[in-house]
Amino acid sequence: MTTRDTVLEVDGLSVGFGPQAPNALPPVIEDVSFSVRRGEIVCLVGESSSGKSVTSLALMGLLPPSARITGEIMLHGREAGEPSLDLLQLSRRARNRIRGHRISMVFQDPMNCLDPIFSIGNQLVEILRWHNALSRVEAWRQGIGYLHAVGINQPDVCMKRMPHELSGGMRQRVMIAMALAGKPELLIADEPTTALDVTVQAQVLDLLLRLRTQTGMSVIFITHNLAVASRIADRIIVMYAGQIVENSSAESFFTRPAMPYSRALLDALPTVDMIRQGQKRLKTISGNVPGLAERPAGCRFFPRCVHGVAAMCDSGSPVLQSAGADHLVRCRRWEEISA
Ligand SMILES: Nc1ncnc2c1ncn2[C@@H]1O[C@H](COP(=O)(O)OP(=O)(O)OP(=O)(O)O)[C@@H](O)[C@H]1O
Repeated sequence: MTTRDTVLEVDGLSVGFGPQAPNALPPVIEDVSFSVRRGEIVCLVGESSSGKSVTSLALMGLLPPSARITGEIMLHGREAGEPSLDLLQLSRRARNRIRGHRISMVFQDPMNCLDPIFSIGNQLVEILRWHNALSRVEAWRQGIGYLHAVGINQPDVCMKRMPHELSGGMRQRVMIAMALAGKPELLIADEPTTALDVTVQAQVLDLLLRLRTQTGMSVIFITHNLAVASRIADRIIVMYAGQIVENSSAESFFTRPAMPYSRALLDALPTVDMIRQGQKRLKTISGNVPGLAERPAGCRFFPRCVHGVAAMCDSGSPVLQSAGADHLVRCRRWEEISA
């Protein structure tokens, strides 16, 4: 694979907050490394506080100035001869030019991102004119095209609406249209469907799949919901307590999950049979993701792991190791457990 097949390469990314050494707290995400191919949909999954949003905000350059960030985030050029950029080394101005243009983001709650006092059309026109030298009339015309592309009926009417006049699903489509307006190579979507009911959720997931096919853009989709991930992912990256614990093609992940944490997450999903049989209780993973101060010295999942073995799992942090083609896992016992 060449760098032109890869849009983004993250290498050894760590992010910490709070005081500097010697009183520094441990980093909230640690040594995170992964890459995203062109046209690939990568789902970043994990429970709350595992570090998914901090990772995506680091990619966007949206962490607060107090964040201590180390590592490398390489954005590779599309064309031969186009240089690769280490996003962490760019000036704020250069970073702003990339945001929205080469990398865009969609958040869970569009109401926090849409300006309540301007119409959808005004906001879309402003974004389009920020990215391109367009007259207002031309930007308005293109805005209608983007709303049409995200499946909004009567896009010309929608352009004149205020954000509060739209349903949650419509607002999320508008946000996706705005994110697409800069023609990004990479779209980062942080829990974009969590607040939507299941049918609208399915429509937005189908929309992302369709847009990926039409535009060839890559997507990093953040979710705590593996059922959602199974619908769209080409690749699954599981995070736990600030580390990547499994990184695999979706096919290999859903047929041969290797990390006990991933297996527990999959076991916790409701099945149609369970619903048919009226089984009301879902399986859960006992305990919680450890806080920064409580992270174990060995495998971070050990205190909650039904397969954990003292002396083997509770000392020395396990490294990511191969669990097959295109499949990495952070567990010393994965082979024994899978057998
Ligand atoms: N600005 C900040 N200052 C200090 N700590 C932070 C900051 N932002 C995030 N954190 C901490 O980083 C850790 C990871 O948070 P993050 O929001 O990335 O988790 P997440 O996996 O996205 O969870 P959720 O699904 O709940 O959004 C948490 O312990 C959180 O408290």
